[in-house]
Amino acid sequence: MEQYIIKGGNPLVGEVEIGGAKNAALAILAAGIMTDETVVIDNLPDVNDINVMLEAISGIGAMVQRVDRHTVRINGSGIHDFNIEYDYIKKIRASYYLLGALLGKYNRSQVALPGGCNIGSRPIDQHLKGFRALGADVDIENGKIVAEADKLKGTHLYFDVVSVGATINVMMAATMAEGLTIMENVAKEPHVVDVANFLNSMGANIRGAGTDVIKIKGVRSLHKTEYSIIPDQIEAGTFMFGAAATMGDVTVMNVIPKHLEATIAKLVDIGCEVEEFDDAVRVVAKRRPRCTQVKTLPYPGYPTDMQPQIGVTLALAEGASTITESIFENRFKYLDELARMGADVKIEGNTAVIRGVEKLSGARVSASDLRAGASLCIAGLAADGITIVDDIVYIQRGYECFEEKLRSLGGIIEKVSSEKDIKKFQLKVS
Ligand SMILES: CC(=O)N[C@H]1[C@@H](OP(=O)(O)OP(=O)(O)OC[C@H]2O[C@@H](n3ccc(=O)[nH]c3=O)[C@H](O)[C@@H]2O)O[C@H](CO)[C@@H](O)[C@@H]1O
Ligand SMILES: C=C(OP(=O)(O)O)C(=O)O
Repeated sequence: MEQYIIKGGNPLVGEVEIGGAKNAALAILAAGIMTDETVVIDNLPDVNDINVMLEAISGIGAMVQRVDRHTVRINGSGIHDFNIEYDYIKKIRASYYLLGALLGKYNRSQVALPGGCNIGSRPIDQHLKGFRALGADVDIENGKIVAEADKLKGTHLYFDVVSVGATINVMMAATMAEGLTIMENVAKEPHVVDVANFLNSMGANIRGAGTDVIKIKGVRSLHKTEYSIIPDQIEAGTFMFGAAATMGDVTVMNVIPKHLEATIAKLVDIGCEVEEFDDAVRVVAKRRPRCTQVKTLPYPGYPTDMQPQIGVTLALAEGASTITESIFENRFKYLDELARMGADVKIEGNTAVIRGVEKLSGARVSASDLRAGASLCIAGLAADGITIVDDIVYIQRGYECFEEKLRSLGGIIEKVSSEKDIKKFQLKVS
């Protein structure tokens, strides 16, 4: 089992390249099998979730060819199996996108109920409601979702909750349904727009992605395309809060500043100086952060995937902050770990009250999920002394070269896999 070991105290300073968005890429890879022609997808992040998705689609017969570390060629003409097995699926949440993609293309799919980060109960009723509205029979059988239709037909659908996954999944299935589908109360996240743009580049007819209503005119078939995935706003935001928590000066490169507006607004709120360029954002933190109030909301609100990053920063702020988590009920687990580092936190229902302390102190902590893990590393970099972060497999799901990027900014962090490595690091930095 690998861990990160960190010696805190150095401000993060410098420029860091941001990779492609994991959560857009996962859906786009699934959508890529919806044509029998070859699609080329670029700016893929080289992270575990993406590799699992690629294995899953090659496991059902798609040709998957790595062109280079961030580019893949996919051809879905050889798909012979509509059944995605549990082994792949339990590892990643986004496996559910294969339901919509296979159902859209072949009118049938079977996918084991999905895994992903344990951040809440994560129902998928809205996905199934959408497939049913398109005319599919959907059942849960032996831990699998089985969806089948003679023919998918356009529909008018109102989602009961705003769901990124359901919006993308039903959009994919509706792309090849007969007639017009109107989906209301949809998610507006940049990755929803990116998937719609990808499908349109394959010949789909999707309008309105990025607004509350998406209209899809079904097409008979999709064709080849070459497509580059948008930058990962969550990876970018993680480094931006890295600057805030360590009182550093970090420029995130290759980003779309518009996608970072909610994050930037909060950084300004807590006293950082933020400079926006065409495709970069610089965050300078000259002083201890100020306290603030945060509520996570669907885009364009403050993202739940950025909640732990601001949480660890506010643990060091002047005054008392509150964070209300309104998307996932189980996303405060990192606060127990942060308390082990000296943070003053109290959780009341879906609100955390964080009274800032002047210093955190290094401790052994455990990543409970992807963003929690990355944020505990940021806390370790800001803390006095040595922090060990266990269970970094979660972080590897979604951050490419995380420790290398932090080291390039002056952070002292290493990946270790034994007590001997830990002792060696301790000797080196003492
Ligand atoms: C792989 C991926 O892209 N994961 C992201 C995706 O997850 P995911 O797609 O699972 O998240 P959703 O947007 O679907 O969930 C939003 C809310 O809707 C609820 N809900 C969702 C679907 C459903 O059928 N019924 C239902 O009640 C969920 O419990 C949650 O409270 O969006 C989340 C919200 O931005 C992010 O935190 C995740 O990183
Ligand atoms: C929660 C996340 O991923 P997933 O939905 O795949 O668990 C995330 O990307 O922060």
